[in-house]
Amino acid sequence: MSRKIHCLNPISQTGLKLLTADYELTDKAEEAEGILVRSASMHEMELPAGLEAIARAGAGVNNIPLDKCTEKGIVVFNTPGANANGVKELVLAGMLMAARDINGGIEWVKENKEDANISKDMEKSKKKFAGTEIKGKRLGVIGLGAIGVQVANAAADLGMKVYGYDPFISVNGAWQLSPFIEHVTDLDDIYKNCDYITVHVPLLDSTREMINKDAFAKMKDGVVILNYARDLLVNDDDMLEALESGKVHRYMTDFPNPKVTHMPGVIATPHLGASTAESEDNCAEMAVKELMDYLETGSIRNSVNYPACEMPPCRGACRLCIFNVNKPNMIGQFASVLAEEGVNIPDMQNKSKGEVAYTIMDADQEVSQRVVDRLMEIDGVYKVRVMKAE
Ligand SMILES: NC(=O)C1=CN([C@@H]2O[C@H](COP(=O)(O)OP(=O)(O)OC[C@H]3O[C@@H](n4cnc5c(N)ncnc54)[C@H](O)[C@@H]3O)[C@@H](O)[C@H]2O)C=CC1
Ligand SMILES: O=C(O)C(=O)COP(=O)(O)O
Repeated sequence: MSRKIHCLNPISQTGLKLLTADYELTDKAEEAEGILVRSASMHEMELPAGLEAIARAGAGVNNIPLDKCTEKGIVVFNTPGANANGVKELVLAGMLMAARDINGGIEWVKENKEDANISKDMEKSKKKFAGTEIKGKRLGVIGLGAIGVQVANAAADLGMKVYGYDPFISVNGAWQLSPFIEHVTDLDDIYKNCDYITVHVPLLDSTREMINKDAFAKMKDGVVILNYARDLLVNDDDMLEALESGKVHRYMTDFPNPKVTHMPGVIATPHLGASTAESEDNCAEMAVKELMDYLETGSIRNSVNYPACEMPPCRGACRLCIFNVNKPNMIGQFASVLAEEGVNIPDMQNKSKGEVAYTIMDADQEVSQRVVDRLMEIDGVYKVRVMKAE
C-alpha cells in the first residue's frame, strides 16, 4: 500500500519527483501519513489520525502547532539553511533600496513616460532621489543563524561595519561567521551604534515584539529597520510612532499587514524572501528527503520537536519507534515489557531533546497489539509506531 502525502502549499516539483513509487500525493488531508507545507497555517486544522510527520519546506515553524504535534508523536521537520541565500539577497536589496530612493526614481520614470524630453528633464529632477551609500555604515544583525550569518558576511564584504548578536549561536554558525564581524553580547551595542538593524530570529514568545518603544529609544535617529523574519517581531504601533517622529527613516519588511501598509516610510514586499527557484527547490528536496527517511526508517534529521536519531536498517523482524516524555526509567520500562513478552532487542537507539525523548528499538519478532498497548500504558508515552522490516 502506498504512503499518502498531502501538500498544504505548492511544493517544487524538484522535491516531489524524489518521491518513489511507494508514495502517492493525495488531495485529502485526512488520509495523509505525511504533510508537506510552506507557510499555510495549521493551527486551526484538525490533524489527520494517521499523520506521522510534517515537513516544513522552509525555516519558520510558527505556522505549525508544535506542542500538539509533540503530544501526538508527530515529528515536525524544517529545512535549515535551504532558503538562506534567497533571503540574504532580498535583505541586501532591501538595504540598498533604503539607502537610495530607487523606488521613487522608478515611479518618476513611469509618471513621465510620455515626456519627449525625459532624457533632459531627469537630469533636473534626479536630485529628489539622491541617497547615500551603505559602504562604511554600521549594520546590526540580530540572530546569527543560517540567514543572519550570510547577511553579516555579505554586508562586511560590501564594506559595512557589522555587529552581530546571538546569545545562542551554534558552533556551526560561529565557524561560518567572518572574522570581520564584531560579535556583541549586549543588544544595546547594536541599538546604540547601528545605522541599519536587521532581525533574523525565529518568532518565539521571547522574541515577539522585541523591536518596540524601548528598543527604539536606544537607537540612533534615522535608523533603518529591516524585518525579513516575521511581522510579530515588531510592535506595529511603536513602529508607526518611530516612523512619524523620524527615529526610523525606513522600515523595510517582507511582512506587510493592514497597519504596516498604511505607515509612511515603509517599503514592503509580499513575503518574497524564499520565493526563488533555487530556494524553493532546495527546501522541497530537503523536506521530501527528511519525510521519506523518517517514514521508511524512523530516523529523524532536522526535526524541531524531536531529537535527531539515526539508525541503520532494521536488524530484527520489526522496528518500534517510541515517543515519550524525557524522564528517568523510560527505557528500563520499555525493555521490561519486551522481556516479559519474550521479545529480544538486537539494536536500539535513544535520544532526548529538552522535555521529550525518542527511542528506536528493533525487535527480533513481530510484536502483537498487546505489546504496543502495554508500552502505551507506561506513563509519559505519547505514541508507539511499529514498522515491519522490509
Ligand atoms: N522572509 C522569508 O521568506 C523567510 C523568513 N525566515 C524567517 O527568518 C528566521 C530565521 O531563519 P534562519 O536564519 O534560517 O533560522 P536559524 O534557526 O538558522 O537562525 C535563527 C537564529 O536566531 C537565534 N536567536 C534565537 N533567539 C534569539 C534572540 N532572542 N536574540 C538573538 N538571536 C536569537 C538562534 O540562536 C539562531 O542562531 C526564521 O525563523 C523565519 O521566521 C526564514 C526564511 C525565509
Ligand atoms: O522559511 C521561512 O521561514 C519562510 O518564511 C519562507 O516562507 P515560504 O516558504 O516562502 O512560504
